[in-house]
Order: sequence, then structure tokens, then C-alpha cells
Amino acid sequence: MPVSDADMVRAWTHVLSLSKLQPKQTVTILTSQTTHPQTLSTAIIAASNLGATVNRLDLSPVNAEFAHSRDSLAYLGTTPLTGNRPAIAALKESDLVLDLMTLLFSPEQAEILESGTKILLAVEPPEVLVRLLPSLEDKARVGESAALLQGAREMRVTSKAGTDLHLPMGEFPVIQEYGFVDEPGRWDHWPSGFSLTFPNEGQASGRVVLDRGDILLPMKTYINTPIEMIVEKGYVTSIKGDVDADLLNDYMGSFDDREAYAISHIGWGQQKRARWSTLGLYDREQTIGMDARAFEGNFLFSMGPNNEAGGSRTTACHIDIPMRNCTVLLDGQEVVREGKVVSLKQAA
Ligand SMILES: O=c1ccc(O)c[nH]1
Repeated sequence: MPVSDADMVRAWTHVLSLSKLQPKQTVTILTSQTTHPQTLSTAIIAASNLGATVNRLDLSPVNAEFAHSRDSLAYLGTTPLTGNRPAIAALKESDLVLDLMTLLFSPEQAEILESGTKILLAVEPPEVLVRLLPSLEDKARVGESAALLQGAREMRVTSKAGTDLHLPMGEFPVIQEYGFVDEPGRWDHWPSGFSLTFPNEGQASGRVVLDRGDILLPMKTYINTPIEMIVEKGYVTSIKGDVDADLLNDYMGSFDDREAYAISHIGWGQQKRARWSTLGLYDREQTIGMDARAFEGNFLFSMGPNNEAGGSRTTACHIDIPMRNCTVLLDGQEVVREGKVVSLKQAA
């Protein structure tokens, strides 16, 4: 449903307050051609009302000659910031960057964060942003899953459909996504509600069987036919099945890059207000599918880069795969049981 400007200003004010924006701080709003005008106009009002100096940095889009999807998460790595030193300097000098363009998985994002600048990504449409407004409860719940991931040495994922995936971990940090940036140098994504990490380089192994209803992003499809993936030494070495597998193989083949098949981030959804079925209610290009990535109890599996967590692997291809009905174990302890988050009391 449409969102009123007043509601969107209130939503931005809530998120900027949770992000500890102070009067006289500098906010730079990063925009491009696909930036939603209402998201932009209400961000300027809310940040200005909080006493910040508000700049806008509008950059021209790139990668049109390569990308087969207009989804901002479909073609990663090079961004309008790549090589753009004056623009990077402006962002490094800012206290807070509101990324209404998408820098995710870019080296420039890491450089800007290292300077202490906070970056909040917000590219979902206003109605999704308002419906999935972040809260301190979200932060607490995501923090619980992060604490479980922090000390674990291995994640194992199984399902009745046949998944049995072994993910030794510990080499990479745990990233928490709860929708606001309350620490210097922090990146987050509004909306979200999950923690993630990356398996140790080259050590993921086993079998993933995507079942009917599991989701492929950026395709934004619910698959109707099972897809079997074999994982060896950190890479998906075969993707077999029916037409859904053919479509995935054809899309990934367009990148002609072995790194596209590496296992990327792993984790599970903790957002109670997101739902598995919501993606089906939107036109494909209206959303980047954050309900699908965040719904409580999913196993979020992905392929592609690991530079987001300090890894050395970059590739333009990134596939996010929220799966239903999986059991996720950390060092043998169930944290998700057949698609339902195991409450800490039960887990203890
Ligand atoms: O918020 C996000 C969005 C996409 C992704 O791959 C990770 N986290």
C-alpha cells in the first residue's frame, strides 16, 4: 500500500535516532537513477529535522552493458564509486552515508567504513521499509544468533529434501543485520533481521537440495522443481535438476566466472515481521526481496563473493537462496529445526 510522506518521515526519524544521528553531524545521501524519490525526499527532511547537515551525492549508474538484471544486488563489485576518488573522499568525511544506490560487496564500501563513517543501505520501496521498521528487539534477536555463530566451529544444515551441508567456520567475522547503524564504522541494511558469516575458505562440502518453494534471488522465483547442488572444497561443482536448474545455470554461466560458484554467506532469518510468501505479492522489479532473505527460520545460503567479510574473493555474480524447512546445527546444537528457530531456552 502507498506510504504517506508523514509516515515515511517518521520512519526515517525512528531509524536515524536508533542510528544515534546527532545535531551538526554530516549525512551524505548516495543516490542514483533508481533511487526512490519518496525515500530520498523524506530522508532529507528527517535528517535535517534532527539538525544534521544533509548532502546529496548523485552518481551515474554503471554496468548496464554487463548486467542481465536491474536488481541492484545482481551485479556486484564495481559501482559508480569505483575509481571515483572525489566522491569517496566526500563519503569518508561524512558521519553517516544513507546508501540509496547499493554499494554492497564493493571495495569502496569497506574503505569508507574503515574511516569510521557509518553506512545504512535502504533501497527497498517505502512500503517495505515502513512495514519492516527496525527495532531494539530486532537488534537483540539478531544479537542472539550472532552470539551463537561467534563461537561455532562448524555449521551443518540438513533437510528432509536431502540437504546435508558441512560448513566449517571461524575464519570470518559474523555480520549482524538489524536495520540501523549505531556504532562508528558500522554497515547495516534497512530492512533486514538476520546474522550471517562465511564458511572457511575452501572447506564447505556436501549436498544442497533446493525444494519446491525455496527462493532464488535476484531471480525472485519460488522454484517448482528440486535443484541438487554438490559442494566440494568451498565451491558448488554441479547444479542439476529440471527447468529451474537450467535457468540458474544459464544465468550464472553469463558471468563466465568460477568464483560465482563459491559458497558465500550463510545464516538464518530472525525477522518475525517478514514472511516467505511476501515476495510473491510484488512485481519482480519492485523489490530486492528482503522479506525472503529475512523471514524467521529460513536458512539463507548464497554463492559468490566473500570480500564483504574481508575475504579475497570477488565476483560480480551473487545468488541468495533462502531455503525453507531446514535444520541448522552449530557444533551439533540445533538452532533452527525444520524451518523453525529453536528458542534459546530450548537450545540451552
Ligand atoms: O542485506 C543483505 C542483502 C543481500 C545479501 O546478500 C546480504 N545481506
